[in-house]
Amino acid sequence: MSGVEKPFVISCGDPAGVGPEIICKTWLERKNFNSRPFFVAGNFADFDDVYNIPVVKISEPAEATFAFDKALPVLHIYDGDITRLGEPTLDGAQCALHALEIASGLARSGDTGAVITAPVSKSQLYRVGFRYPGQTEFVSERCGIARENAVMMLGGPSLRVIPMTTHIPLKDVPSQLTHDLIVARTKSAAKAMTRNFGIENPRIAIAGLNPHAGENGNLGDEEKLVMQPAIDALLALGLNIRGPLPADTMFHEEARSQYDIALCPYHDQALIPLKTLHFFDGVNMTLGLPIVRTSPDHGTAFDIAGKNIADPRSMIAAIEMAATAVSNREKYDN
Ligand SMILES: NC(=O)C1=CN([C@@H]2O[C@H](COP(=O)(O)OP(=O)(O)OC[C@H]3O[C@@H](n4cnc5c(N)ncnc54)[C@H](O)[C@@H]3O)[C@@H](O)[C@H]2O)C=CC1
Ligand SMILES: NCC(=O)COP(=O)(O)O
Repeated sequence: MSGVEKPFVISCGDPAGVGPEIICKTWLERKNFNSRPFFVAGNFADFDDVYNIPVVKISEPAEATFAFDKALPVLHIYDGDITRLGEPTLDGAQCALHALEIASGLARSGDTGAVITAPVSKSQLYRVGFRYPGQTEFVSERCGIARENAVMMLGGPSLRVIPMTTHIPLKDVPSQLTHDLIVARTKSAAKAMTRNFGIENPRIAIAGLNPHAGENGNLGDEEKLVMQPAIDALLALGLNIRGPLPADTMFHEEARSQYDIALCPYHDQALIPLKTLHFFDGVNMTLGLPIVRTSPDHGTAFDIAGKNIADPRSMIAAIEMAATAVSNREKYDN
């Protein structure tokens, strides 16, 4: 079986959240977006007779390719308690973690073409011993990539962003936004734009940290002392890069048309514009991995789980982005 034909694996995420529902809705939409075959790693009971679609138990990934047309294939990896939708439990968090572990391993071993991770609750995972800021760092480590080299990117049809620091308190951002971090994240971004999206010589924008990008050192000096020297070093390497730009004026439509990806000093600076524009079709992708890993941009949405109103478009977009990356890597990685 060639890499292009391998099914994708979706880790079930927190079973009490909307993950299983959007996976089932995505399966229903499979013909409308010409989906690659996929299967879920999770507890079969969380899918069987729950969402009104046919499901089938499989024992290995290759079976998914043939089963996919008629039913949602489920690789049963966890015997857990009965799930009550909208009521997260520690058992559900264990299931989510187990699914993430198995799904990452299957992608790493080459049994699947990509891994798509359904939403987990970080606070629930922390309660069962998860010691990573998020799935990004977990998957990276399982791939043998140091967590500092795992790069979180979120993308939608009109914007791609990278938060250069991710799940840390805001007060820690200035000290963690170092010359080396900016250079490493930007180089990863440039390489990833080509190998995942086929964009050669990508246009990169970097947001300043302070209001008005520091107003020439009057509203903060990180731009002058740290960011500009890092950008100069990147320009010397030949990267097509602009910044530090005032963050408040770089996300309107005309400004977005000037770059292929924006790097921002901290999480919300990147994710607020992305989720404002693309909450329902945004995708989270981990850059710098030997495997392709994507995820919907939204979370577990416990508040609406079980109401049959969860929107599956972000999951569909995650599968589409993974397929795009897999096919571009065939060209650019070889
Ligand atoms: N990829 C992942 O695994 C992510 C996980 N999370 C986790 O999710 C948990 C909840 O986070 P929140 O900040 O509440 O964000 P959230 O994205 O779960 O929910 C925010 C709001 O959007 C709505 N919403 C989310 N997805 C929706 C969908 N598909 N269709 C319709 N409405 C939807 C929810 O009902 C809620 O009102 C947290 O524990 C967080 O750690 C958050 C972001 C990403
Ligand atoms: N805010 C993005 C997010 O929480 C996703 O993180 P990860 O679990 O994919 O690392």
